[in-house]
Amino acid sequence: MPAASGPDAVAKSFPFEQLTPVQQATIPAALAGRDVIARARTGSGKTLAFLLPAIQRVAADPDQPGVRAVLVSPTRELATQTGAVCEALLSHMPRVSCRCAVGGTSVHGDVAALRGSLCPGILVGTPGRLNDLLSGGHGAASAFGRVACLVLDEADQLLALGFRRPVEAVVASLRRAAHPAAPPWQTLLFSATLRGDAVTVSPPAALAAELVRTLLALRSDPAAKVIVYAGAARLVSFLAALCRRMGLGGSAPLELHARLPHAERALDYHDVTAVVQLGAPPDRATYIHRVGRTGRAGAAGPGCLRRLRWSKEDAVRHTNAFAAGVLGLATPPPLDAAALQRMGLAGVRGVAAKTTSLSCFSVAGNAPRHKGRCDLG
Ligand SMILES: Nc1ncnc2c1ncn2[C@@H]1O[C@H](COP(=O)(O)OP(=O)(O)OP(=O)(O)O)[C@@H](O)[C@H]1O
Repeated sequence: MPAASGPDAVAKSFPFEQLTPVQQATIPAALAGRDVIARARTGSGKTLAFLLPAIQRVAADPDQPGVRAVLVSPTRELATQTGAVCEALLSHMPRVSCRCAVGGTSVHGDVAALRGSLCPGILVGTPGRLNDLLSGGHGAASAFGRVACLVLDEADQLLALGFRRPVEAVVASLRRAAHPAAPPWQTLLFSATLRGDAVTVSPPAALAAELVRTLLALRSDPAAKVIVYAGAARLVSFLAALCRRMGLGGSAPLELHARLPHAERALDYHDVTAVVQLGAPPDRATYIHRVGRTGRAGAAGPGCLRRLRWSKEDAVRHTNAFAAGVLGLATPPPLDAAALQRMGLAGVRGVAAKTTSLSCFSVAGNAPRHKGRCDLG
């Protein structure tokens, strides 16, 4: 039972003696704040499996204003039914409230509830009505600035053709409405028949996960000084921002784009302990040259090549949306003279207009000590 992980009242409201298998498998992870994708047959108890963690997120901080959990259902009937189960669970929790927002009812009632002082912490709705409320026309979108949990119930239906666009519109509107300081929300996907290909991870998300796994492994060495090569300047900015967000590489991972003429990319970057190459380099010589960054003056260090399962073009295409949505970043700024100055590379003269595809950035470690003869490209 999730008593230890959430407010007592959430556990007290659980109406059964034992958890069903899907509840056992998902509630602890969801209560710990992890994203969950679950498939379990009809009638297996999925509703409580996502309602309990969603309620717990809201109950943990009942003074936080606005809608904190958004539950999306494909049909009005299912949304109404989920809302009723939620109401029953909330009977011990007077400070948390739930509202059902579906088509066929007055949108003005929903808007008034969201804009009022008693805004429901949990909103169960269908995609169409949620889009209405988030569209901005009703002035209710600001109620969604601090959503902590997003649930897609019957996710297979919601992500199928026909529903997918409105559901994606809900997610995009939630991203736009999110307060800049709000942490990313937790996502819970539940379904009886979810197919593997219904849920796609965008290339930058997968790339980020890959990189983070690699860096975390390398970071066990406190003197770690890692160079990461990625295939496009935009990806480099995105990955550097991700590292900053995660506190990897101290406060400022050095970010370099190969927008410099060959000679001006010459940097002396000492004591590199590992080299990560995301995506295959153009040729063998480049691979050896890059990985050799760890091997100066008889030093040794690991080199890691991650083959990517998507093209550079794919990754770049998705990066802006992902960076804006997940990290709240604008398009990466160009690397100009002032940026070079800030990065301690003031000695580098000018920035070439021509962009090449080679980019790299370093995390974990200090800025280069001085300009010298080592080419990072
Ligand atoms: N831990 C439990 N012990 C006993 N009964 C439970 C438990 N959890 C849920 N139930 C009951 O099982 C029934 C089915 O649960 P629920 O509606 O959540 O299933 P579901 O997996 O969401 O099904 P569907 O895919 O049809 O929506 C409900 O009557 C619910 O009250």
